[in-house]
Amino acid sequence: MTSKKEESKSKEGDAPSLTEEVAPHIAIQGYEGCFHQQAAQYYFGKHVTVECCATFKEVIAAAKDKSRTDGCIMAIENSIAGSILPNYNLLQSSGLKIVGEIYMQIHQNLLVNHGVELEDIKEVHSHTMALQQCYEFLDQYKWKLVETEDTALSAKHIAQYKSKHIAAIASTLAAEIYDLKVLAPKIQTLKKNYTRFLVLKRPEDVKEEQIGNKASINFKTIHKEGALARVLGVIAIHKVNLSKLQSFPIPGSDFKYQFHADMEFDNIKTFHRVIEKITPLTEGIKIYGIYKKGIWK
Ligand SMILES: O=C(O)C(=O)C[C@]1(C(=O)O)C=C[C@@H](O)C=C1
Repeated sequence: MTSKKEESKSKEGDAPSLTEEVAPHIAIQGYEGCFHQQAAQYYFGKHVTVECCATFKEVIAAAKDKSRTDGCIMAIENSIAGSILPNYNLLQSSGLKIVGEIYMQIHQNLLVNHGVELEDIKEVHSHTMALQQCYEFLDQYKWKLVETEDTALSAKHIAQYKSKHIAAIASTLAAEIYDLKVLAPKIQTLKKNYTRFLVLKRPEDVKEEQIGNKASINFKTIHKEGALARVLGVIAIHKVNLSKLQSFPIPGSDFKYQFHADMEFDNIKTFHRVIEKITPLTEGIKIYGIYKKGIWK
C-alpha cells in the first residue's frame, strides 16, 4: 500500500530525479483552509502537501513516523491568547528537533451561511485559541461558544449542515473554500494578532547543526533560592537575548517546574558558551534546536 507521503510524492507522475527537490509532506493540526495549512505554505512553499490531523498529539505521532510525513508544524503561542501549554509537553516528550519558526499574522472572521444575520446567531464554533483571540467581540453577545478541533472544520460544518443559527470563526480562505459569508471581518481583540508556529523534524533528518541565530532549550533547576536567577545571569552576561521563558510543571512531580527558554544571538559560539556555563547550574538540559529567527509575516 502506498502511504500518503509516497502518494504525495508521485502525484505529478514519475518519481523525482535525485537533483529534483521533492515537496515535503508535513503534518498539521486542522483541515483545508486552517491557519496551520497557511503556515505550512508560507514556510515550505505552495507545493507542500499536508497530513491533516485532528489533535496536536496526532500531529506529533505523524511527524515521528517516517512512512507518513517529513515533519510537522505546531502552533506554540499567540500574541493575544498566550502560550499553548500542552504543546510544550508534547514538544518535550516528542524527541523532535525544532528547525524553524513562523510568526504569522492571524485575522479572525465571523463566518455564516448566506442569508444569516447577527440576530439569527445562537452559537459560535471554533478552535479554542481562535475563540480566545476574539473575546472582546464575542462578549458583546450572548452566544454559546463551542470549542471545536479546528477553525476551518467549523466553517466546513456550518456550510455542510446549512446552519442558520451557528457561526464559525475562521480565515477568509475558509470562507472562500466553503462558500460562506464574512459577517464580521477581523474580529480579533487586537489588530495585531500573531501566532508563532514551530517547524519540527525527526533528529535523524536534521543532518548537521543548523546555522541559526535562535535556539530553544529545556532545563530544570534545583528547588533552591537563586537557582533560576543564576542561569539567567549567565545568559545576560553573554549578551544573549532571552526572547521567551516559559515555566511549566513536570508531569506527576507535585509541582516541580521545568523551563523552556528561547534565546537569540549573533554568534553561535556565544550560544554554545552559554550552554557550557549553565549546564552545571541546571538538570537535564536539552537543546531542542538551533534555527533561523522567524520573520514576522
Ligand atoms: O484552527 C486552526 O485553523 C489552526 O490552525 C489552529 C490555531 C492554533 O492552534 O492556535 C492556529 C492559529 C490560530 O491561532 C488559531 C488556531
